[in-house]
Amino acid sequence: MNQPATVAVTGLTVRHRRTVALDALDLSLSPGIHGLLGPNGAGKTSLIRVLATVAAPASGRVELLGGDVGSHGERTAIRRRLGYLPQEFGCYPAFTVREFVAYVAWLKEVPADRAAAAVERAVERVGLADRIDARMKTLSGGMVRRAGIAQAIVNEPELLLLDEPTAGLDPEQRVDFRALLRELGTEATVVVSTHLVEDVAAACTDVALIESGVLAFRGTTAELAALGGESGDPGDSTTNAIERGYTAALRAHRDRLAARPAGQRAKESLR
Ligand SMILES: Nc1ncnc2c1ncn2[C@@H]1O[C@H](COP(=O)(O)OP(=O)(O)OP(=O)(O)O)[C@@H](O)[C@H]1O
Repeated sequence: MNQPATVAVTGLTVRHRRTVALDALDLSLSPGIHGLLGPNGAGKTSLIRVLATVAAPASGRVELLGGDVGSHGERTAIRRRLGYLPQEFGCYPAFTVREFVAYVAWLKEVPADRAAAAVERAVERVGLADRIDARMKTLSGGMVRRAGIAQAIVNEPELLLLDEPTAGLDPEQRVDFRALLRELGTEATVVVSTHLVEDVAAACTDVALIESGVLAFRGTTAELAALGGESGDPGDSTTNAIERGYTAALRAHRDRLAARPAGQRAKESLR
């Protein structure tokens, strides 16, 4: 608490042609693990892509690690200090895992004398050490995802952005990955977009819930769970409680929108 914000987003609007993916979003994050939740099409990937500096916003200000993403020089310096796992990523299929992760280490300007050890450590942390010299094209989908996580952490980023990191992982790998997340989140600011409430329950310190490009809820996982009320079942799990809270927060947000004057809604639909 009271740590300086490593992500400060104000009035962030992102458009894809006529679709408003993010609508004047304000969000501030400090070190810890932040779960980004929301229904399909809510704007999670659009937000992560702007934070990763791969997409430019239509308007708004984005400050990351104390630098302004709108400034070319600061953006280059910020990129060395962030890690990003996109929802889908391309790689040379003939590269080995080692070569793929080393290539990203080079892009991130990890010093040459430290790069080889950094690659081995990142690959080991995602449980792929025994496949480090296997070609990417021979890996299963879950293993490719883990190689993707390895490339995202190879430079020991201060800001780590993970878009659906657990998609395609088997249950054992998800458990291991959440333990890795908790470890990474002790020092870095980690943003995890996920559909799995179990990921949030097991690893996240707080939650940002996005719906139709605006923030519907922001708070701790316990605060989100409390919105769902008691189930009356003594064996109720934290995951169930958070799922109920998620649903309650979305409904409350939609009710608030519906209660606004018709004129205001009409103006917003034209934006
Ligand atoms: N390249 C694009 N062209 C047109 N519209 C897009 C594009 N990318 C996203 N959108 C639209 O922008 C909105 C936000 O999409 P985004 O991918 O950010 O949502 P999301 O929360 O990540 O969804 P999901 O959970 O399904 O991955 C949606 O209405 C989507 O249809």
